[in-house]
Amino acid sequence: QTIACRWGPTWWGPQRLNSGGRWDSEVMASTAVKYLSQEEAQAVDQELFNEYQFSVDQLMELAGLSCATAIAKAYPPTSMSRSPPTVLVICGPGNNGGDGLVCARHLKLFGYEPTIYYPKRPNKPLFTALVTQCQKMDIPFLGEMPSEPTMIDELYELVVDAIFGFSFKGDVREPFHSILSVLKGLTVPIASIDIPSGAGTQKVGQGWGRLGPYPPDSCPHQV
Ligand SMILES: NC(=O)C1=CN([C@@H]2O[C@H](COP(=O)(O)OP(=O)(O)OC[C@H]3O[C@@H](n4cnc5c(N)ncnc54)[C@H](O)[C@@H]3O)[C@@H](O)[C@H]2O)[C@H](O)CC1
Repeated sequence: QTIACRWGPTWWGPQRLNSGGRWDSEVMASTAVKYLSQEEAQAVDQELFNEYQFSVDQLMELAGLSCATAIAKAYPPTSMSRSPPTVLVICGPGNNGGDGLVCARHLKLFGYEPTIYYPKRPNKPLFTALVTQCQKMDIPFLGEMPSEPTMIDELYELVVDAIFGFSFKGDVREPFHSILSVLKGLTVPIASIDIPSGAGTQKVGQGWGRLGPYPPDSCPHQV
């Protein structure tokens, strides 16, 4: 993903196999993480599009798959109380929301039961195709946001925040202001794609978790 990237020995570089012949996750987990500012993330984005000729579809698929993989590592289905574990994926109006749709599709393949809330859908082929793919996988879309945090806490074990990424700016406008107000009251964990939505992207790496509308401890995993 663009905001959180690995520094030093990377996942793609030489890795050690442990005695069981498996990748040593402790080695991978101990590598330092560097957070990018909004400008840095957008510059990487432009370089990938312009110089390396990646398409947005390619990058979005990788982003969504990476997020689902990170969630499966942090919250393995076997560690959750429901089987399959229920996950609410809330998608925003831009590409961060697209990452969320891809993530939901892969979460379903990984054994979770995702439900999507996608209130503002861009009328573009990429996004309508992603919605179709989720529908074909029998992933339900909610017609409205549960109005109380307790309703979400009772129905879902995890929430994926795919509302805003690095293009968020200014004060949060509706309907997302009300959505974020509900998320503030959750007790179930929230996994945010790129950054906790509503957090000032300029301040990533300088205590971003304290800037957003969430209490600092409620967003333990930035994926
Ligand atoms: N190269 C990569 O690493 C890739 C990153 N991807 C993901 O794309 C987002 C950035 O996408 P973008 O469409 O530029 O922006 P956002 O999703 O953050 O949101 C834009 C969207 O939000 C609206 N908006 C902005 N501010 C507000 C506000 N204050 N209130 C309400 N609405 C607001 C705006 O109007 C737009 O509609 C990046 O973070 C990654 O998650 C891609 O997958 C491609 C590869």
